[in-house]
Amino acid sequence: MSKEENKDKLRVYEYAKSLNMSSKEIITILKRLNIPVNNHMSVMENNAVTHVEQFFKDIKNNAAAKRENSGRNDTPVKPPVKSPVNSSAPASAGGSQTPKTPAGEGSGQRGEQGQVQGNNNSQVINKNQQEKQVSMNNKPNNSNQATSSSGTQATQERTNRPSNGGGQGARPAQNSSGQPNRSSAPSRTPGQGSSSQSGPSRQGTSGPNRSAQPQARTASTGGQGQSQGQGQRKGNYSNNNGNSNNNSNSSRPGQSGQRRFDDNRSGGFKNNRGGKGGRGGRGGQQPPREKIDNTPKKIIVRGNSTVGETAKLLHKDASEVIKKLIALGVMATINQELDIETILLLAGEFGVEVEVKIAVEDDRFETIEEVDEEADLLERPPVVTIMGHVDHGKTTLLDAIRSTNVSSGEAGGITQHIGAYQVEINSKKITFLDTPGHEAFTAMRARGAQLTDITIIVVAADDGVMPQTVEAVSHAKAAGLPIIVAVNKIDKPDADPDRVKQELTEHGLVPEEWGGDTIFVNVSAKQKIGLEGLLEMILLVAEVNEYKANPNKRARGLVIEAELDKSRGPVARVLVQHGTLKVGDAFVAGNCFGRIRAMVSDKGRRLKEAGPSTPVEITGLTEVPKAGDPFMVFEDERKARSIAEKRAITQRQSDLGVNTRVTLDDLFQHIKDGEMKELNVIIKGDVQGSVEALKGSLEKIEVEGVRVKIIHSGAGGITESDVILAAASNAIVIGFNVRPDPQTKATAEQEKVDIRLHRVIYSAIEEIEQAMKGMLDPVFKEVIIGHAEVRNVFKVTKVGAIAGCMVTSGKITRSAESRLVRGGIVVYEGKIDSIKRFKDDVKEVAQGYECGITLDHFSDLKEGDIIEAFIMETVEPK
Ligand SMILES: Nc1nc2c(ncn2[C@@H]2O[C@H](COP(=O)(O)OP(=O)(O)OP(=O)(O)O)[C@@H](O)[C@H]2O)c(=O)[nH]1
Repeated sequence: MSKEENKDKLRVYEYAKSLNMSSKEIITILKRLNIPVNNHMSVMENNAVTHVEQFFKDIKNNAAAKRENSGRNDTPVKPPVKSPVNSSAPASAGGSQTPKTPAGEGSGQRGEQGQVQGNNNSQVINKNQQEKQVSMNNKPNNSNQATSSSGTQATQERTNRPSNGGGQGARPAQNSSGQPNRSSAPSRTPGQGSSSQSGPSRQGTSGPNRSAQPQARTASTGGQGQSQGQGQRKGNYSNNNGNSNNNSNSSRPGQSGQRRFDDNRSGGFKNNRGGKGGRGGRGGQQPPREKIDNTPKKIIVRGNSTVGETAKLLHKDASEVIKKLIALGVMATINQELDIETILLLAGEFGVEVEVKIAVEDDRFETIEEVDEEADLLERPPVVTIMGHVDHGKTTLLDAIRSTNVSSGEAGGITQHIGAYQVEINSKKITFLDTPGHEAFTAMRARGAQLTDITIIVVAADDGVMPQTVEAVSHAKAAGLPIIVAVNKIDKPDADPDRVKQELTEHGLVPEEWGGDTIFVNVSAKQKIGLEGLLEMILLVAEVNEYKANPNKRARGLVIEAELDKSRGPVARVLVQHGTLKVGDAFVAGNCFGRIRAMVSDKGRRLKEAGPSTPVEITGLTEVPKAGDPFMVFEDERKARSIAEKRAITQRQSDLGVNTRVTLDDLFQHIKDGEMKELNVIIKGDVQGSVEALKGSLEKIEVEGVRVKIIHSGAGGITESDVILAAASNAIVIGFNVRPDPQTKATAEQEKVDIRLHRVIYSAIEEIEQAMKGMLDPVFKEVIIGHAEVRNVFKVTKVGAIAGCMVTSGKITRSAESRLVRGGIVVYEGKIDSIKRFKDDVKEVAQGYECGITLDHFSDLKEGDIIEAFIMETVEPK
């Protein structure tokens, strides 16, 4: 036994459960007995069980002694019954018991050894049996005990009862007396006689449920329930009371009396009861025992749940549920998870109706793909973002469209800035996002927020394609969105729309009239020329792409922007993408939750509901979400709150977690895992020529079916926009003779974007190739130790140029490598020749100090240049 037990590692909670007691009670007892115990998961060593059983036994003995004094002795009667009962029962533990009193034991936990004490009866019994019994009994008893366990009194009472049970109705009183009630009740029940059995037991069941029942049985058996409770735990009890036990129990073969209590009761019950019918008297008491059947009519199931949780839902005791499960052919422990199907079956057994509400992956609701029936999908307005080079007229165009195309019904409203607005043309709506610019657009995309359906690239006809125009095109393409080019400022005398077309052709946007598929529209935002044509083209693209959504479901969408309003609290401007958002809806936005208190449209009108593609400003949030956060409506605020909390935790964890973006260091792993089909790369170089050369070479690389895809390239320093695009497109950035500025560098670090800087085309190509082959084994990593700004340049014959510098960050050391950066471009890389403070050569100069620096064989220094000092550190291979 003990061995087995050890194997099983009987835990406190299991042991407690076997006794129908709480872990806390067992822990309290263990502590009282000075047996070390930590918590409910602590292992119950054999000797601990023995001690606990002894503890019960002592209590019982005391009670018995008292009883004896009082002269009662019902027990005797039962004896016969008991032993039999017990023995059998136990043995079977699970199985056997069932037969007897279903209620019982069920689960028979691990037996305790305790039994030993079981003594009297026990002896007869086999240890094993005992053990089992114990468990079984225990449960039953436990209930009683449980209550009592803690309190001696209680115990006593019970004890009494049992005895009473044996014969006297008097006991009832006792029952009433205490918590024990429940348990007591049961016991009595038993008492009442076999006849009653069924009745009682049930009651028992219902109430404290199982526990009750078990006891009941015991009681019956034993006659004196009380003891049993504990009895089981160890025969001790039983024994003590033993008497009784024996009696009743005896009936049950197996039970050897020890558990008398149990035995008695239970055994008695079932078996004997008949005999004891007399006790029926007690029956009178039954009423109290009868537990109110609080089985719910219906429960809501939101997914798999453990036996314990399901029992709670059903207002049943876990053992009762376990027993039902066994009957259904499912062997489960209290912590075992049940799938919905099993829960349905189980609930059916209890006559409980189940409503299954499948929990969306609640806390990651933005990943849920809802598939709507084609018939439920209705056309929705397209959502448009305007991008383009600075000063090409994005804002003017947005304003012009907004002021001229307000639907008649809405005219007159007070225009609100809510991050987006809708216009109507030909009875169709178009939603424009109010924040122009590809940085904002891609920043949202980097966060997984895809708000836009169509992009409009604005190009000033007098200025032509500029760097940010190219960026905008790359960003739109990277997002896979249709592009319409608005050639703006055509009112200007030097406007040259054809030049714009020509230049964009070089970037893959070929006008329809030239055989391509890009729509170009000439407009003048200022003069409001061509706006209608532009809107019609948007509708045309929308028609082709058939943007649809199901308005008849709960709303979900994205936060466009949010802020804390002094008078209204957190305010969020959201774009409803699916379903219909209604006032009063409980929702989660990012890690925040709330209930829609009020909704206002872009025309300043209060809305009661907002359908797909509608931008609205909402109040009723508890906190301020972030732009790009997803939002979704949930059935109630409680649920919304718990999801928001879960999301906050998940986010904290992922913030601490590992980089999910691709880097050259883990590229091979991604490729090996089959996660990548192409490696997105952004190339920035000092001159267009080298960018093109690098681009051409990289595009030729193909390793194991994975190719390099250049999603953006250009001449100039690495900008934040490049990093954001890389983050949104899971790309790496290659800088050829260029450097990121500090802000860009910080963003790259934050976004975990891998930037690789090279001065030789060949090394850039080789690095990518090696990384794709998994052969990249960087031995050194560059660590920048400081920056110094050149404030003056002194030319000294024979020495060359001395840069009068201010160390602006970190430190500059003479042993460090250096590079000279001018306007984001690296113009020199090499050794530092000397560092002087006043006239003295020094080894290093720290931030905030001035110094004179000469670079090894380089004297083309200019004011404003930045000297970057770095060292090469060995890198642990990943
Ligand atoms: N002549 C003429 N001027 C225009 C037109 N559209 C815009 N402008 C002018 O161009 C300048 C820049 O316009 P904005 O709308 O601010 O340009 P933007 O692209 O939003 O600029 P940023 O917000 O700085 O990126 C303003 O002075 C406008 O009045 C146009 O169609 N014709």
